[in-house]
Amino acid sequence: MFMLNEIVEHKRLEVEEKKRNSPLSDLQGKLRDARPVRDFYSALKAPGISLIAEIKKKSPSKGEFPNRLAAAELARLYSQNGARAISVLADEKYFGGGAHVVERVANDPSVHIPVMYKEFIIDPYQIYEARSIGADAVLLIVRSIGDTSLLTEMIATAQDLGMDALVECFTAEEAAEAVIAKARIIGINNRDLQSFDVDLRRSEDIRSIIPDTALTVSESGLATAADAVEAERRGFDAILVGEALLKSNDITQQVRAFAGLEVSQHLKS
Ligand SMILES: O=C(O)c1ccccc1NCC(=O)[C@H](O)[C@H](O)COP(=O)(O)O
Repeated sequence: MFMLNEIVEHKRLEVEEKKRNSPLSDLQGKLRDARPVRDFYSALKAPGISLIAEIKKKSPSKGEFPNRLAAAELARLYSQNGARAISVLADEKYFGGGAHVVERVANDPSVHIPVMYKEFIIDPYQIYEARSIGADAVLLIVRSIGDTSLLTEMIATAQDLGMDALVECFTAEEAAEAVIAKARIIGINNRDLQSFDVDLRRSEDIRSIIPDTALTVSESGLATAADAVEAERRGFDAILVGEALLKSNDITQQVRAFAGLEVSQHLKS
């Protein structure tokens, strides 16, 4: 998990600087004016597999993505073609995103689906930032947080602010921790963050230990609409897809396919 450790170390410095420039009380003051929360949990719970479509410029495993659309344009396209939620990278250094990108997407009048603040959250401060800029959900990575009571506190903080938390794990132990922390939405990352290898089977095994009371999300490395159909067959409620959309020559068509709007009959049988 070398890459994750590096990102988290960098994030600690960034958060300290943000707190110096904009103290928590400033963010709390902005909460009143934030746009009302859209219901992320209900969006994922709707019948059929729910697509969370991701916006990022680059990633450590794949480098720069070829897409030339601005984030808000991409978000509108996702929103209008069957995605049920949008994940926007808030991290700038490793993913080319930013809080201002999340803010732009979350407040775009043509985006009608929930927006997740996708960040390496290590401090409740970041959850306040997410809500103050209009996000509807946050990502909490069990391994980055590294402590069950802090994870429990962060899930509660998100809920107190009206948001949902997608709690991400890599192993069965982390999934068990997410359950103990009362996560309502649990994501399993298919990508090994050391080797960057993707194994969709591994997440299926981990999913089987998560009680049905939580929604489950298959994250990373889904390459085709057939992978979405397979995830649904394996009992996942949602999928999180970035690269396969962002590198497509026809993003509209690709979003519709992952959202199950264009899947040919033979994939479903
Ligand atoms: O994707 C990476 O290279 C990566 C490296 C280090 C930490 C996290 C990383 N990815 C975060 C993600 O969860 C993915 O952006 C997301 O699941 C979408 O994956 P994909 O469809 O493969 O773009």
